[in-house]
Amino acid sequence: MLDDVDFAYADGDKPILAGLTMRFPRGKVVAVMGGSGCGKTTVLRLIGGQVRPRRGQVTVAGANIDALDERGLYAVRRQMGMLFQFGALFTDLSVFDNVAFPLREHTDLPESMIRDLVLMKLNAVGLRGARDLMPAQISGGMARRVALARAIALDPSVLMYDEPFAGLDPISLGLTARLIRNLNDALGATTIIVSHDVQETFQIADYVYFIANGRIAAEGEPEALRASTDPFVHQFVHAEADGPVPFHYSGPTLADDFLAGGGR
Ligand SMILES: Nc1ncnc2c1ncn2[C@@H]1O[C@H](COP(=O)(O)OP(=O)(O)OP(=O)(O)O)[C@@H](O)[C@H]1O
Repeated sequence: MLDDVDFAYADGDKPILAGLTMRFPRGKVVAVMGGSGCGKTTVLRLIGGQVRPRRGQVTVAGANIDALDERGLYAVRRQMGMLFQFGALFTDLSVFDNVAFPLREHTDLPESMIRDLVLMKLNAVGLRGARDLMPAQISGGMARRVALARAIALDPSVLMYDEPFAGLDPISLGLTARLIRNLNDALGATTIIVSHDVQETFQIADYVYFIANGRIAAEGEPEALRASTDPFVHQFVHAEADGPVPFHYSGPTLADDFLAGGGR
């Protein structure tokens, strides 16, 4: 969870996240949504301990991430499965070896057991039969599923997905969403999804946080947010081009730019 967290990338900068409090209960799928650059990925980096809060606390399974030494952080990270933006696979490794990678890296299990675990994970995403293919031989949707299998290889208790739906065709999109939900429930894990895909995310999330201007702009269960009359939530949920979040990056007015005939 995040407790009253402030964060900025550089000292002296205005915080990009300010007074953020978020809970990610066990067994739940929680979504972090908001416009481009609002700090969604940064929330994942705070939880993973890649960056540290300027103020406030980040705790994972009771451990204060900020107070951990390198070994402690390593142990907590081992409990986390992450799928980064576009979930890149190692292109020179087969599907099998991609999923085996974290097992070989983090455990001393014998190859026979690694084989069984990899095939179980690939089976869970429907790709047991694709084990010998190389990433270049599979579709984008399949690659995403392999990345999912790799993210769950170590049976993590926290699963984090950064834009898991980006760039997928509609069928792969629905399939990936359902898989994320099913894998969470099968593992009894906590899932955190960073996304701006309202339709897919709302279908599988138990709870949603909207971030804007470094703060929680709205939060709640998908149904409640869908019905919300809050202008910000309404704009986001109904994908309106303009509203409290402006379409135009702030700058000179149209009149100033075109009528005054000034320079750039
Ligand atoms: N390593 C970094 N150093 C400095 N600034 C950064 C760094 N990473 C991100 N930022 C800035 O911090 C802000 C939040 O970035 P973040 O990646 O968390 O946003 P996001 O909501 O995930 O965006 P998107 O949906 O576009 O990926 C952005 O303005 C970004 O430019």
